Amino acid sequence: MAVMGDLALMGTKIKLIGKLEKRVFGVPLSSSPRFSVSQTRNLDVSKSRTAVRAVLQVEKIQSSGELKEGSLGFDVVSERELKENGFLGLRKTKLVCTIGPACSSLDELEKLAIAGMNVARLNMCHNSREWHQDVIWKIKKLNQEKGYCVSVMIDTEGNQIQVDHGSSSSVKAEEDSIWYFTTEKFEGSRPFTIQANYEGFSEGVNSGDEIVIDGGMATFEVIEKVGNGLRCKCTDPGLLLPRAKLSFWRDGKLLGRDYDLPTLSTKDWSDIVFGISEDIDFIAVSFVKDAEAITHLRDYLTTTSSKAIKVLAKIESLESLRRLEEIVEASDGIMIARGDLGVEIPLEQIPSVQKDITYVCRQLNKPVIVASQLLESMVEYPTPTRAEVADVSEAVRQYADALMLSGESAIGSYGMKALSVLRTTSTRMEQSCREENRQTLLHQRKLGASLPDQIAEQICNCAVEMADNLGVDAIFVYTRHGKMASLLSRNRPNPPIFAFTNDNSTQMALNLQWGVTPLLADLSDDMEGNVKKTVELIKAKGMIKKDEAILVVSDIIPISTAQTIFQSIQVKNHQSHCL
Ligand SMILES: Nc1ncnc2c1ncn2[C@@H]1O[C@H](COP(=O)(O)OP(=O)(O)O)[C@@H](O)[C@H]1O
Ligand SMILES: C=C(OP(=O)(O)O)C(=O)O
Ligand SMILES: [K+]
Ligand SMILES: [Mg+2]
Repeated sequence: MAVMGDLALMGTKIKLIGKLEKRVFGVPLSSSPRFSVSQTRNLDVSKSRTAVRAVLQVEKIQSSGELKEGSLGFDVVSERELKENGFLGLRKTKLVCTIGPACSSLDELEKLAIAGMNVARLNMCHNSREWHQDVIWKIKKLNQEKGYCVSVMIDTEGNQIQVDHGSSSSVKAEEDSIWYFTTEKFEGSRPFTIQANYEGFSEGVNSGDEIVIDGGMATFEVIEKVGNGLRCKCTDPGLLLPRAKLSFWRDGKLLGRDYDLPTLSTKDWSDIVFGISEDIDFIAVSFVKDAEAITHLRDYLTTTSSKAIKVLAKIESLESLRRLEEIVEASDGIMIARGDLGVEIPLEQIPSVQKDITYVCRQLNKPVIVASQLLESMVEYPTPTRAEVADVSEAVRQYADALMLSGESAIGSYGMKALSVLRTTSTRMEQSCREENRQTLLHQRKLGASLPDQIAEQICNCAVEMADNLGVDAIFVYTRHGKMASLLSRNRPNPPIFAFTNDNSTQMALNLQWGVTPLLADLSDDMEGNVKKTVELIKAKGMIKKDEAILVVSDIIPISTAQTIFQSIQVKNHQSHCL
């Protein structure tokens, strides 16, 4: 039976249009064309009159402007996936690939884009400025000329303490062999000598302390201090790679060390200026110690870049863990950089730390990337280990927004295969989470400080609950800065979220958000017109089948009448007059 119903929620009009035989919150829809709030559960409708009045003005907004003819803003990969697999078949977890010599040709980059790369990461630790520029240009070319939608992230080198034995290959450290760690600068290599890149690396270190290389590749005991250098004995033999990282331990406990180095080095600032000029989308900041560096960079970007470049904080040190909440709060997103984290904290703590970080990110509504060694064995081998697949699956089960490949794509022989493992593994685990209804276990904290923010948040929470309960096929959201899209994503809905925006930087930023397909559209203040046009276009493209229903959420604040907010939730299917 076709129904039409209005539900007043905090003064916001929720329209239900179409044939709905399912139940909303246990109430059969077909029996009640008009719903009352008392029939709902978990809906916060007890807000002040101000809120109700503010949103009741909704209906007075007049039409103006139109969507651009024929353009839905779909990228070629999402369009193909949608046609092949339908709405529910769209992958929710986003994929980041580190670009290196193994995948930097136009052809290789296109293959990665086709295989589902959402964000390309450039690690500024390696290679030249020209090399990075060339890769960025190729990605922009693919986006512009071939219709892909791949965002670009630069990852700063950071001020990192490293040791190097001066040879380009790995060197073996034998048990009981004596080595000298020095800050002296010299070319090439000297036997049993390791150069540290920072004068103060041995400050506060005593004889008897342990030096652990790269999270356990080899271990040394400090015999004595010689100037700034350390004479050491190898106690656990192993391999020393070029540019190795080290941690100090005393009596079985990690020595937390706060080197007096700024988070962003002079080189990092010059890489950031380069990134801005190349119109990149994300800056991932290495070795973040506190919120200050992030806030400083964000302020700098506000004044120097016309584009809203997003700043991601990499959590990869003890200090960043101690100040996790303030760092997450200050940044636009987080990368759990397990590579260096595994050097800085005991390896066995990484799984629980990863769980804690993803939880905090969910609470504070910031996208989170799980990075490093997800499929490390695939740098050399064409199949992953079972343990690696389990690790990837766990990150997906934790609802991480994105997974990242490092050496697997940058230098590995099987980068494409590794990406395909991430894709199939995440799709499978997402399906299993939907079957388990795991998103109901997500705990969330209220974010909105102001009333309009709280309204947006409540609308998104309710919209997702409705979408899941009704079993709609997709959620459409119309958003300028991506806020509503991210609030919807935060609830990890079963259907995919199509985020229509007229801001290119919003589109590229949303590429990192779980379950969101960002679409560039020419939005007007006439929301009814926007919705009608989009639905008609998507239908004309054959993307909506007869029995599919869509939930529509909008939050476009008209520029001309800034006080009037248009916010609504609607459900549409083919029987409604709009389709
Ligand atoms: N732009 C690049 N040019 C050359 N090699 C790269 C590049 N980016 C990454 N790599 C290689 O891929 C490996 C894995 O990448 P990543 O995890 O980002 O760096 P790292 O190992 O330095 O932390 C690096 O060790 C390096 O050998
Ligand atoms: C992603 C990481 O950072 P980088 O590769 O720059 O060391 C990491 O340490 O895990
Ligand atoms: K880096
Ligand atoms: Mg790192």
